[in-house]
Amino acid sequence: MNLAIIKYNAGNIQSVLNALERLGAPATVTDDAEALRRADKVIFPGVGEASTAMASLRANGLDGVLRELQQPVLGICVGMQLLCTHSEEADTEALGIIPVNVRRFPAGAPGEKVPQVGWNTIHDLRSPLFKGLPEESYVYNVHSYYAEDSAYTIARCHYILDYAAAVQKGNFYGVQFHTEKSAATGDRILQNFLDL
Ligand SMILES: NC(=O)CC[C@H](N)C(=O)O
Repeated sequence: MNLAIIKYNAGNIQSVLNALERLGAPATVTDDAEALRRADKVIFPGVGEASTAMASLRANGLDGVLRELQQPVLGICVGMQLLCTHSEEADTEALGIIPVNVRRFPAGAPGEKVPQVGWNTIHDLRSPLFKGLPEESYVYNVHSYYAEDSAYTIARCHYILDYAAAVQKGNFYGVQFHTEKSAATGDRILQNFLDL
C-alpha cells in the first residue's frame, strides 16, 4: 500500500511514522501534490496551534490539494480540527471539508482542567474505524479545543461536555485523540484505517 503523511509545520509526524512502522506499514512524508494524490491513503497529523498549522498548509498550497483528495484521509488532533469549518483557536478559518465547528472547552469542575491531558474513554462508536473495539475504549488526549457533536460524529467522548471524539464525511475521517499514543487501541484504529 502506498501510504502518505502530509508534511507541513505541525508536530507528531515522527510518532505517527513510528506507529505505522509498528504495524508494518511504512509511509512517505511528503508535501508533493502529485504524491499525495497518488497515495492509496493519506494521514494528516498535527500537534500545535490551529492558525499556525493552517497558515503552513496554505503557504504550500496544501489546503487546495487536501480538499480534492478522493482516497481515505485520516486527520489526527489538529489535523482533524482543520478538516472542520472553523476553530475558535485564534479564530481560524479551517478547510471546511467537514461542516463542524471547533470550540474551546469552557471552564470545568476542579478535576477537569483545560487542556484535557491524558486517557479518556470513547463511546457511541459507529464506523469501520472502530471495528473490533469495545465501547468505552481508552484513548490518549491532549487538547483545549473540541469538535462539536453533529450528524458527522462517529464517536463521542465526555470531558466537561459531550463532544465528537471522531468525525467523518465521505472519504475524510478525523480523530481528536492521538492514535499514535493510544497503545493497542490506537494501533487498532490505525490498522482499521489502513483496511478501509
Ligand atoms: N495537542 C494539540 O496539538 C492540541 C491541539 C489544539 N491546539 C487544541 O488545543 O485543541
